[in-house]
Amino acid sequence: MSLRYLTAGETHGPQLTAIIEGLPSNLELDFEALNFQLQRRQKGHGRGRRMQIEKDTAQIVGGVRHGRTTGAPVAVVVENNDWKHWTSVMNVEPIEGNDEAKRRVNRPRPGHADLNGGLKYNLKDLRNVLERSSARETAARVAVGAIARQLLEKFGIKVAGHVVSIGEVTAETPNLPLDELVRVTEQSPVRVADKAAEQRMIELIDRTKTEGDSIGGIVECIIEGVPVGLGSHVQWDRKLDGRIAQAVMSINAFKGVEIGLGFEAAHRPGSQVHDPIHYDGDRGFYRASNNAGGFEGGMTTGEPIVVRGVMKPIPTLYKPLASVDIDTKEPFTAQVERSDACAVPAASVVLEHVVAWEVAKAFLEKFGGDSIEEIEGNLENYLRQLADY
Ligand SMILES: Cc1cc2nc3c(=O)[nH]c(=O)nc-3n(C[C@H](O)[C@H](O)[C@H](O)COP(=O)(O)O)c2cc1C
Ligand SMILES: C=C(O[C@@H]1CC(C(=O)O)=C[C@@H](OP(=O)(O)O)[C@H]1O)C(=O)O
Repeated sequence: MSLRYLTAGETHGPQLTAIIEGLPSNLELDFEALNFQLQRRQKGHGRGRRMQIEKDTAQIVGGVRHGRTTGAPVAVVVENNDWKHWTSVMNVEPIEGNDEAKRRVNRPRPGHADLNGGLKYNLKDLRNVLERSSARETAARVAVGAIARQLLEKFGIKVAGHVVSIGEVTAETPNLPLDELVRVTEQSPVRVADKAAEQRMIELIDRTKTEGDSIGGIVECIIEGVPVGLGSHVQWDRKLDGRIAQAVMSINAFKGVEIGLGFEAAHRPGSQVHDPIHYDGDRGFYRASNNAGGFEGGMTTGEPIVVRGVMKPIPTLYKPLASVDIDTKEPFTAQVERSDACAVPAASVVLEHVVAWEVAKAFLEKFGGDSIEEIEGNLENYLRQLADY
C-alpha cells in the first residue's frame, strides 16, 4: 500500500484531523521537531490576528507507541484555540433575527471558494464553504509533511524553503549551503537572506495592508540528498515532477509551479538549459549545473530538487471588491472576514511540507518495506547497484 493521507476539520471547528497510512514501523518521531514546523507555518510578516490566537501543536492519537511508529495508521490532531470563540456560530443554525445570522456569509469574496462552493453544494450560508476552504487546513498538511520530512531525514535527505519574492520585490538568493540558508532565512520575518529586500518586503506588506489590499509572491523549496531514480518515466502518473506539481497547485492560493529553470527555459536555447553529464570515481555521474531542478524523465537525477510556487494575493480584502448578494442578487461589496494581508512566508513552509510528502511517498515506493530496517536494507542494495553500474 502506498503512502496516503486525508485531512478533515473546519477552520473554526474544534480541530483538524489527519490520518496517514503506509508509514513503516520503527520510525522514531521527534515531536519537538514536528511542532517546530507547525510554529514556523504560523509566522511571517503580514498575517492576521488569528495567528496570535493559535499555538499549533500536533497530538498523535494513533499509530505511535514509545515514540516510534508501529506500522498502523498514524492519526494526528491539531486543535483550534479559536474554536471557543466560534462555538455558537458553528453549532447554531443562523435564522433571521438571531445572533448567528450576523455571521452568515452571503456576499461571496472574489478569489475565494465562496461562490463556486455555494453553487456546487447548494449551500445558502457560504460559511459552510469558507470553513473548509480556509488555508487553516494547511496546518494539518504541515503536520503530515513534517512526519514525512523526518522519514526523509532518517535517510540523509534535507528539506529547506524560502521566499523568492513578494509583489515586485525579489530577494537575492546567496549560494549558501542548505543548513546555512535555513538558519539565515529562519531569522527573517519574510524568510529571505537578503536584508535590503527584507526591509522593502516588510514596507510593501505594511503599505498594502494599510490600503486594505493584499499581496502574493513566489516561494521555493529545495531538497538535497535524494538518490537518483525516484519516480518513473514509464507511466504519466508515476512522473514525480508531475506529482509534485499537483501537490504544489493544491496549496490554497497557489497558481503556478516551476521546477528548476521553469518558465525561464522557454527563453533560452537548449545549450543553455540542459545540464552536461560528468563522471567522477568517487561521486559517480553528476552535473555541474542543475537547471533541471533535480528531474529528467520524471525521475530524480540525484541533484537537488528545486521547486517554486506562485501564490496569488489573498482574496479577502479590507477594501472589498464588487460582489453580489446571493439572497437579493443585488450588487454589493464582498464580505469582509478577518484575514491575512500576506501569507507568502507561511506558504513557503507549506510548500516544503507538501513537496517533502511527495518525495517521501516516492522514496517508499522505491525502497518500501514494512519497517525502517527493511527500507535501510533496500536502499543499501540499490546504492550498491548504482556504484557497480
Ligand atoms: C498560509 C495561507 C494563509 C491564507 N490566508 C488567507 C486569509 O487570511 N484570507 C483569505 O481570504 N485567503 C487566505 N488564503 C488563501 C485562500 O485560502 C485561498 O485563496 C482560497 O482557499 C481559494 O482557493 P484558491 O485561491 O486556490 O483558488 C491563505 C492561503 C495560505 C496558503
Ligand atoms: C487559520 C489560518 O489561516 C486562515 C486562512 C484563511 C483562509 O481564508 O484561507 C483565513 C483566515 O482565517 P480567520 O478568519 O480565522 O483568521 C486565516 O487566519 C492558519 O493558517 O492557520
